[in-house]
Amino acid sequence: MRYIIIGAGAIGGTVGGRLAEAGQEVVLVARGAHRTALAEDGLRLRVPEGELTHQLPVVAGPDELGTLRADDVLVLAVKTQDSEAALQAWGPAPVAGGGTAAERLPLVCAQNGVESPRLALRRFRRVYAVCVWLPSTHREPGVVSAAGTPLTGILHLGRYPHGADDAIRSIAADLEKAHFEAPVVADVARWQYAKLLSNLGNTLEAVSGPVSGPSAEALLERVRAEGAAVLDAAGIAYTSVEEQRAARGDKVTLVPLDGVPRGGGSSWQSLSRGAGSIEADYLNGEIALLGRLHGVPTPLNELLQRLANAFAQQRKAPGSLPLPELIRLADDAVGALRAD
Ligand SMILES: NC(=O)C1=CN([C@@H]2O[C@H](COP(=O)(O)OP(=O)(O)OC[C@H]3O[C@@H](n4cnc5c(N)ncnc54)[C@H](OP(=O)(O)O)[C@@H]3O)[C@@H](O)[C@H]2O)C=CC1
Ligand SMILES: CC(C)(CO)C(=O)C(=O)O
Repeated sequence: MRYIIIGAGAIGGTVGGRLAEAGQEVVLVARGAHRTALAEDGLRLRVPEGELTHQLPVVAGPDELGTLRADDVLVLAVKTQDSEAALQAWGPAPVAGGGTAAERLPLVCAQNGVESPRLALRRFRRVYAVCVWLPSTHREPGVVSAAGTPLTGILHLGRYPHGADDAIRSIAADLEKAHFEAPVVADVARWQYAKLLSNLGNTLEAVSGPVSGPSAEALLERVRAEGAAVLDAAGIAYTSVEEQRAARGDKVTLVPLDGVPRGGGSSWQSLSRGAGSIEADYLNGEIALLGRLHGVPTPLNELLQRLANAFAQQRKAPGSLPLPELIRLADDAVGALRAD
């Protein structure tokens, strides 16, 4: 199989680099300065063993590859707000022997949130989803780091919306040879919704900095409780904290790379790169959407969604809203709801 990694950033760069290291054929899809750096100097993947450089083919889109191969696997690893454009670009690509990528190739969504596989299923026939437990970082062109050890990450994966087949079992087998644990599950959405709850803190960290200390932890707890209430009201199943802990154990422990601790999570990284957009509409915004559909108020998630979007659009520095100010805004949002 040949893996085409659409969005070779933190997740895509790590998965692509590790698969290449394990002997798989990999093509990276990237744009802008990152694409130039990958083409000129290779992918510099920093992992606990050191910096590994992978000189891999890099393209901006399907036209540069010509006809795709029947054994190609598309791995979608862009932020969710970029999924639709990527799906539009890659879906119509012709495949050897006839038909298009959307008709013939497996598309694996290696992303947070729950929206991308739904978007993909509008266009692609064979969609797979991944619950991505893989802390990684991409802050400068050409460089990606993944500080997890002894495993780089744990990737629960399955056919979307449910089930499993030989294609995903083959992909999982390749990942298992590449520093990942890759359990194939028939209910991948259950893992993704649980991860969604944990990712509700991404925006909190992005706007106010690391979630540490009792005040930040208490706020995060309230944000997640809103999320859980919404999922419960919607009748959506999600894996318990205990089940996740049992699956993950200490298998992905972060170590400082070059003596430097990891910065923040993926949304924090969007702000720190001044990307101009952030995934909040598909993390806290997913909870706001479900809350509106099922009659559950979600003032805290709405607040974080709004603040994170404003931070991204105005290119504000991550962590620059003091925590006491955020807590005041949160209390006001809840108070305004009660007064309604
Ligand atoms: N980072 C992490 O630790 C984790 C991330 N995740 C999830 O994984 C997904 C990917 O996140 P992450 O890897 O952090 O994101 P990154 O921003 O690091 O990587 C995405 C890359 O895709 C590029 N891109 C976007 N659209 C296109 C396109 N049409 N063509 C080519 N390149 C494109 C982006 O370019 P540009 O910078 O120009 O936008 C960027 O380089 C998200 O859903 C995230 O929530 C899950 C677990 C952990
Ligand atoms: C790895 C984790 C949980 C936190 O960094 C994440 O999912 C993210 O950064 O989006």
